[in-house]
Amino acid sequence: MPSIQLPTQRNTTKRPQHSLLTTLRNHKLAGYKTCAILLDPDKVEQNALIDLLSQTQRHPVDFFLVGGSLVTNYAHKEVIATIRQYSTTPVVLFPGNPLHIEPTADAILFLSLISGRNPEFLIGQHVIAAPLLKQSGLEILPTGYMVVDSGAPTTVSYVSGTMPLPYDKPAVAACTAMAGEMLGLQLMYLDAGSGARRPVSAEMITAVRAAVDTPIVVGGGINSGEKAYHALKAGADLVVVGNGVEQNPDLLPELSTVVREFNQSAVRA
Ligand SMILES: CC(C)=CCC/C(C)=C/CC/C(C)=C/CC/C(C)=C/COP(=O)(O)OP(=O)(O)O
Ligand SMILES: O=P(O)(O)OC[C@@H](O)CO
Ligand SMILES: [Mg+2]
Repeated sequence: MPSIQLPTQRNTTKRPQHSLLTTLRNHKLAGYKTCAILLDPDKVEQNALIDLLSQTQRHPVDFFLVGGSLVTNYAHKEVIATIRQYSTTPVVLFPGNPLHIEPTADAILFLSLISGRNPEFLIGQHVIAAPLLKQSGLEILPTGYMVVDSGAPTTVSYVSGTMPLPYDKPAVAACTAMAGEMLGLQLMYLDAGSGARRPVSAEMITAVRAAVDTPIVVGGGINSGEKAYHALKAGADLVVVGNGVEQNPDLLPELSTVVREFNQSAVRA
């Protein structure tokens, strides 16, 4: 019987880079905050993307996330190539399924949807993705992904067939994150869903912050500097903004000012 050929070695030849996970952990220890822009390959238009990338020269962000729950236009590679042309900011995939793996990114949020009870999104898709990821050379960021109810159904909930965490149950979120950390997940992502009318509450972020030592990512409905401020103040380490930046060109400068002010006070402390 022929032997099964499995990739056993990670392809690390692609780019000798420092680990993004180490960076996030070190930033957390230093009380240093970060922000990321989410680019949905279905929505980005080339000229608007180039404008945004040139804006980030003046108002830097720490990461670009690229992805969506349901992508109809598989333009990940092109979007990443454009980012590379105009920016040195790391690119992290935010995948809805294994078809969204693109080896030219730097890293991937290896999401396990721990707010849900669908085995496909807890471990099933991961088994399919594992050999591809091993060969890709992408840095794997094992992430406990928690979708939080924001008053309206989200694409993630629909696509994954899972119920979100109740908005006003911070203790449920805290225990979920705790279990995720005990299972070895290295980041926790609290997501109210793209375009959420209300972001994850400060109470929930605080409860998760008290429950785990991992860096915490918060996104969904953060469409003002003030909302970013509240998420960071409550204990988020990284805030993700998608729709907000697409719809309001003033948000990027506001966001980078909020993050900078946090970091200046961390340096003074
Ligand atoms: C294991 C691999 C490689 C993939 C599976 C990854 C898992 C478990 C994903 C969890 C469920 C899921 C569908 C996540 C998608 C998260 C995401 C990229 C959200 C961005 O927002 P959208 O849901 O695209 O919002 P819009 O519909 O408003 O664009
Ligand atoms: O588009 P927004 O609402 O900023 O959401 C970003 C992200 O957290 C969605 O998964
Ligand atoms: Mg999307």
